[in-house]
Amino acid sequence: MAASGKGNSQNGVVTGGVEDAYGEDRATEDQPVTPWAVCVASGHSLLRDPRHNKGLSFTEKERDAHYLRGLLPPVVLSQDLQEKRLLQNVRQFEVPLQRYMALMDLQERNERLFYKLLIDNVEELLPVVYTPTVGEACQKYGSIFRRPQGLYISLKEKGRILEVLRNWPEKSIQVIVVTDGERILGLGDLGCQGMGIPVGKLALYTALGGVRPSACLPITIDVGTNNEDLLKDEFYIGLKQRRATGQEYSELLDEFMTEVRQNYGQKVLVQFEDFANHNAFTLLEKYRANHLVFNDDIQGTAAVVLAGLIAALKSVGGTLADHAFLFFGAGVAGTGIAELVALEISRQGKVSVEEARQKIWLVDSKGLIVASRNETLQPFKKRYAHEHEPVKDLLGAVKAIRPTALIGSAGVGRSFTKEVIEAMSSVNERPIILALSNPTSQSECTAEEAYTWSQGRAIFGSGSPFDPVKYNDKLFVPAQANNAYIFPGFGLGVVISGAVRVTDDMVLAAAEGLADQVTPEHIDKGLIYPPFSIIRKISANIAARVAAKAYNLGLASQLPRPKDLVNYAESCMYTPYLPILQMKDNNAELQTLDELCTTPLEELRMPITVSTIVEPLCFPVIIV
Ligand SMILES: O=C([O-])CC(=O)C(=O)O
Ligand SMILES: [Mg+2]
Repeated sequence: MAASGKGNSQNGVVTGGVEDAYGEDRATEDQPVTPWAVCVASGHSLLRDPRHNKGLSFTEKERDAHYLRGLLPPVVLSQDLQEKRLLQNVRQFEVPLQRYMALMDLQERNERLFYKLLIDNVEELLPVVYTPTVGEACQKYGSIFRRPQGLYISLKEKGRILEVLRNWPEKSIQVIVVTDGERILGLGDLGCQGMGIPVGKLALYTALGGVRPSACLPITIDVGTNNEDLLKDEFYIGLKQRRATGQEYSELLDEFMTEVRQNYGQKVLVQFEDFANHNAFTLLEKYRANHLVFNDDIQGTAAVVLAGLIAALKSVGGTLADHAFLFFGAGVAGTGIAELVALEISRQGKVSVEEARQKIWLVDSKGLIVASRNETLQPFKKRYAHEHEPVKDLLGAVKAIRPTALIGSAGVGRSFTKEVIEAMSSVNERPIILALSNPTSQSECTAEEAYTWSQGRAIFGSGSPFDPVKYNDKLFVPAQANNAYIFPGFGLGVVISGAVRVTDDMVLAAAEGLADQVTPEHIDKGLIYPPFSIIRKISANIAARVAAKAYNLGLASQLPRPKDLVNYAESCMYTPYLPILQMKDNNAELQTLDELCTTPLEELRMPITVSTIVEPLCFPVIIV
């Protein structure tokens, strides 16, 4: 697809020349423009192509080269000015869902500008494209539907999944996020309308983790829904039937996994998202040995919480093994975290995982999980069924176990009552309270409740964001214990190392990589995570840790191993900024993007300072 030489056009397709359609022409006499370019659609279709459309920031030269003259008003705006205008527009909407729709429209119109806006304003816009607003968007997806996003694979496509995958325009996919919509956040079964989640997660893969957008593929598998409201909803976008289960379900999933590998090879990361408990564990266990799979709700959530606990203990004191942990909710998130904490305790203290599990207690809808309930427990709960008399509710469990940390992931809003938080505060100087359920409506308690009821002593984190809280004249900044800290960097680490499997050690490495970035200053302020404003730096560090582990385990296929993995990860990250190419030395031999990509670094006599042009490539180029 790359073309060399000066720009020319054939049949409405322009092949580059002195400037490429991805970038702005900033050439000066001493800064020559690039000698390579990429074929793109021209004219009207270029303006309708969100990946390459630059709207009013197409330069005069580009307007000539790409048949845009007259199709745009005369003004040429900088990308910064476009961003300023868009931000003003988004802020004018007071209803979060309208902000969400405005941002989705932008993504559909001018992808680079969407990512620039998101990256530059991550703390403000994360709650719009992600939890909590994305939850409401999924609930109303049918009525707000404008243009399809992602790929839909329904029971109707059984036996034809390869054909569906081939219909997707991008061929070099690196990350797939897939859901079957059965447990969307803490909102339950939203069927096909769960599509908002893979779309949102992948937007974060790009904005927070730097995986290029064209390498990301959101997928929803529609096997029906048991949500009566949706089945009756005239605007519902999915199959109007009850969920397929058993063999029919597993055959469809098997076909999906097989065809993904057939179409994209074995190095595409498949992230399972928001599957119901019963399928989430089974699918992860079934595919992890032979496919590159990651379950965000089990492994991503576990890593972010473990990192938060490690950081919190820096102010509480002691090691993980010195404390007891109580989980409210024994589903995928709760038991996923419990297992990772147990693994870390066993690694730190050189004890068995079984012994480490003794520090961990779970409460489900029937009360504390104890040995006498063994007969009726699902296998993943049995490991935590310790000897103890029965305790029927959460408050009783807090009083009996006296845990240092209380971790909620049951999707039951307001279940951390005043009594529960007071009980935590009476046994701890600094109780650790993590209200992980999403979106905000399902949060176990609010930040204000946690701080007020603990008299300002709680170390609090929540899955969905809360504003800072003033209590007794002191400002408390709640942590957002959300897997968004982990999965973008984790995925980037997998991609840059060419890892072929995901192991628990890689997940542990991600958790440690995040915990290591919590500084003493953060701890002093009561923060257990660094701020999202530096998330790309955080992701690069996590990616480096994950990649290093993959190399050490012999699971990385991208050879040779780069010397400085953090630098390398950073250099591979997609950036939406329009490029300012600074060629220090004109390298006449390099004519095309393909040649640039295949030229060994040491031979690259043309250092460039931005990675923007890397976007269309299927593998990273180090930017010097
Ligand atoms: O999406 C989020 O905010 C976190 C998550 O994975 C979930 O709640 O299922
Ligand atoms: Mg999830």
